[in-house]
Amino acid sequence: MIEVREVTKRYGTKTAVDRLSFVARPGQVTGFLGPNGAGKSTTMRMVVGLDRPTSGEVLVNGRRYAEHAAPLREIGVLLEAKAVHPGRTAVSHLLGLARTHGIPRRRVDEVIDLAGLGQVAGKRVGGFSLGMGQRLGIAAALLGDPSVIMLDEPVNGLDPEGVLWVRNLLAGLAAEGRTVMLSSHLMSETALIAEHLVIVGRGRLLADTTVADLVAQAAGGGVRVATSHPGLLRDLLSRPGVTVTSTASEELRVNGLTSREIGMIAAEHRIPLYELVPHQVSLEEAFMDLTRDAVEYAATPETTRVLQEATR
Ligand SMILES: Nc1ncnc2c1ncn2[C@@H]1O[C@H](COP(=O)(O)OP(=O)(O)OP(=O)(O)O)[C@@H](O)[C@H]1O
Repeated sequence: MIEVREVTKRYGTKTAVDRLSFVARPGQVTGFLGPNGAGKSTTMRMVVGLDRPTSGEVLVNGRRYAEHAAPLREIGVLLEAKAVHPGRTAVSHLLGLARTHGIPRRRVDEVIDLAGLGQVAGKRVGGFSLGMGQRLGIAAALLGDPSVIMLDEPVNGLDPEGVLWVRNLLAGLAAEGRTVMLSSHLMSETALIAEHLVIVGRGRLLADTTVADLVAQAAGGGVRVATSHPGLLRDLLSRPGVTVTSTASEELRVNGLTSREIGMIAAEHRIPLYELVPHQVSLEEAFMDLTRDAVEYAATPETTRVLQEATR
């Protein structure tokens, strides 16, 4: 379990993390999401003691990282692309790590298998693709057979097959009862992997939710109805808790009723409908809505226009 309790981190006058609290629990995959500069890497560094909170505390399995006798057995991490000597082979890199942490050779073979690196274990890391490099980083994170796994942007730059591989691996680790947390700035990719979502912007917690809840919320965008009798239908649908707005001459947007309910009312009064479409907001849009005010370097409408002109 990872517990972040009222954590603030300041660098001079810059507040990178601002009274942030959340818990990543065992048995599930937590997606730690936010736009660039939201404070994700800073938070993850504090989890493993690479940075100290200005205030608040971060606990791994109930203790601060430094208080664990064998931290590698508690938490395995993949932080930004680690410097691995390009001349070393994957197996020699992992053996080196294992040796310095008293981990047996047998475990190196196991993680090579787990990470699907069998074919390239004897190859030099310098020639690895991005995906292979990520697999090696994940293999290293798993070496100590930790109960908590924390990965910074593990799917960054991976192809769909690579994303699927990470997803299956992490789902399997969570199913074994481990705590799994990964960071990303991409909602759609994260929604495929994580069930619990912690969304941050400018160092602050914006949402602590689940993919299922966010999807339900995103689907609550009303129903678009096209009919020959918009005025009549509008009167029939109007009631407390329901809003009906006219969006075009024969079109209404209805909030507070399902497509089924609208269809039944229209049928009872023999009103023809041409369209009856639940308005879906994509997860990506829901994420953008949440984080809109928290994006550090958001393009202004003017810069967007200039960029569009330039790429035309
Ligand atoms: N050592 C540091 N000194 C000063 N400012 C820092 C330092 N580390 C991070 N910051 C600032 O803190 C904020 C949060 O940065 P952080 O790297 O944690 O964000 P992030 O969510 O991981 O972003 P990204 O997705 O771009 O990696 C940023 O504004 C960053 O510039």
